[in-house]
Amino acid sequence: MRSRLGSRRALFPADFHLPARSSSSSKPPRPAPDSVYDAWLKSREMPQHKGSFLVPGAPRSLTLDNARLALYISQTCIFDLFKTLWGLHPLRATLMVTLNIVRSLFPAFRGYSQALIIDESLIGSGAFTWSRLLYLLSTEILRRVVEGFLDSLLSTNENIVLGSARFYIEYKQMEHRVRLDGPTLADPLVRDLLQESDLFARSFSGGGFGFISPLDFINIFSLLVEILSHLWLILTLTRDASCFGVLLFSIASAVLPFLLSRFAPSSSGYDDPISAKEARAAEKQERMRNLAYSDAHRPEVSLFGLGDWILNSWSAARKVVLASEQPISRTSNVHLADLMYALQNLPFLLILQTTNTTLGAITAYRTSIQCALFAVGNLVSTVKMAFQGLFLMSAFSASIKLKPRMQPKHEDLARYMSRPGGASIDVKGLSYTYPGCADPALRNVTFSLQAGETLAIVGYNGSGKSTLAKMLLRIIDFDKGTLHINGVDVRKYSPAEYHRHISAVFQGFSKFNASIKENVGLGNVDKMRYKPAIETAVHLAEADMLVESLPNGLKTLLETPGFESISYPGSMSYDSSSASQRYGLSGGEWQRIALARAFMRANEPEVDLLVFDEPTSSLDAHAQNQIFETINKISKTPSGDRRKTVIYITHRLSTARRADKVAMMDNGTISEFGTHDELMTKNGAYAALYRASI
Ligand SMILES: Nc1ncnc2c1ncn2[C@@H]1O[C@H](COP(=O)(O)OP(=O)(O)OP(=O)(O)O)[C@@H](O)[C@H]1O
Repeated sequence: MRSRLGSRRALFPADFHLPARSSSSSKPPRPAPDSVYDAWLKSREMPQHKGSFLVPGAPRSLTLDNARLALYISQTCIFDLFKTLWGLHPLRATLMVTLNIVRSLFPAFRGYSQALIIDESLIGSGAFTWSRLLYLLSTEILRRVVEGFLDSLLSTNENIVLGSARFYIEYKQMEHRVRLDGPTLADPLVRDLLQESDLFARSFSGGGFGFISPLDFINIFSLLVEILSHLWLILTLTRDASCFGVLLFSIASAVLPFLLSRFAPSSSGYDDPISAKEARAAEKQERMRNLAYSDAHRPEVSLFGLGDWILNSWSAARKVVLASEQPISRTSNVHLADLMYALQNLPFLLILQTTNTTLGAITAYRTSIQCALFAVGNLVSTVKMAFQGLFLMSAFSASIKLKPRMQPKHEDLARYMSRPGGASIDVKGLSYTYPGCADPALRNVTFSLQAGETLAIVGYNGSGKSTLAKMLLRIIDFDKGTLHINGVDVRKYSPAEYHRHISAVFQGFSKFNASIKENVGLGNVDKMRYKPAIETAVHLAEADMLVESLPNGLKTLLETPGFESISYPGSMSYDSSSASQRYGLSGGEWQRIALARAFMRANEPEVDLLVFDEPTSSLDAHAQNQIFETINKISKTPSGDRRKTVIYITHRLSTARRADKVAMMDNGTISEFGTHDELMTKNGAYAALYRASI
């Protein structure tokens, strides 16, 4: 328990404190949180079941404890977030808030001005004429046209501000996600935190999840202003008009425009079909999101440093999608309901000729009562959503402070210095247990490799070969022991920098839902658009014939199992074209593509270590030999000097004897280590396995 808390603590900056969880059941009120993360975690605790947590996204109950946490969260992160979002469009944001508040005064002002016009100009003055009535109605309609125009301007401005806020939040979310490493993401609490943070980011898309964004907090203030202004108006009117029947009649008459407005056709532009460009952008955006969030792709995203490429591609596509989602602004905000609202005054005038109640009072009551009730309803639901939204906001604020677990502290950071001949490796007593497993996958692994040497790792299934490879590649961390690369503790290297000096093929390599060109080019993003580099890599992987046989050559789109493409309206016509038809590959063909991806980078001078986890398991004997020749060629200079260290895992022991050293793994540890001849002379497990395989 202690070490687990300790490791979680390492994820957060120094000002973060993880809560000490006690098993005591007779604990008085929860202590105040000491960080946003702490507040988020406490809000998820189930009071009746100590040690149990709400599922991500579950609403928090409205308790005093949670209210305190919500207050703490609003004090701690709302201001910072508002400041940042404000900074994106300071003038537009100021305009948005100011005009929102001014707009909230409109309804009350409208009612009051109507009352004045009707009372003083028509009744009070005693100078009723039809021409004057028409004049006032025209003025009223004109005022509404102007108001509608202003509304339309406001909504355009609001769309720009909210669009930028959305983009910023989603970008931040993606930016942190692509930089997190496997060990950090393996923590269940981190997973929950990220899930709630995702919900927060998505709440900016304008609904669907039922939570609100922080900018909607402006609504609360606006609604309060609106309610207060209506109350003021009703109180003012009640002083003179004491007839309760008029009040009731006002309420009843207010229902008509409300019903009309409910049944008015929607004027949003969201239903419009989107262009092929937008459909492509929408698909690309999801593809990039999938890459950023997918655990399956994490090792290669991390190893090949794809974070920036993903972010840039996603940004470009997201901007196109956001632009296409802007609702078409209404040319006029005058609805049938609005006109009816104005014309309803006619029957009222007739009624008033037989009573002593003023039409102004009736109209104003009707407007204010309806609006005030509506605003109160809105306020209650907005506050409820804001309460939940606050906890999601805390998840977002805490998640963007997460530190990748394998990133060394700034003061411990060491620069990777290449050595002639390749990387030297010194491993002592490495042990590792996968999270949630009882038995270690690696135990007390020890060996060393000189720069430029070749090592074949062999052994039974499940003996820990791939785990050791991932550890050498810094995809996972070890629990015990030491690993020195070029004489430096590997934990002192920034993983991103270390990965620039490595190329690899994983046993479960990624099959990207993209063209062959992209699938190969991702091995070296800088040269992705450089066709000769892609062609060379394809050639080294013996995949030329394969590419030539496909209809669109390097541009052929590959079909990958397991990728869930999200369909968009309008994307059907785009997908049905022959250029976007996808082709499946066989296991061996995919393996060649993965090898080509590794070769894209393997040839670069700064790459010192090549790791291949069963690189030829699906290839025929001829191709297998060719690939090993290629690996051998890449690892040496043209004059035959060693320049890269090579490690490969293989079940084909005929290939193991090519290596300088062989490591035989058994039950998570290296049981035999030496040259092929030495191990054959030893006549142990390796010799037995070798004899069995030929
Ligand atoms: N992600 C994981 N979570 C939990 N346990 C795992 C995980 N990956 C591997 N293991 C376990 O760790 C042990 C070593 O697995 P590893 O994949 O390293 O074996 P291997 O020698 O590469 O096997 P193979 O020859 O079948 O590829 C196995 O017992 C396996 O079940």
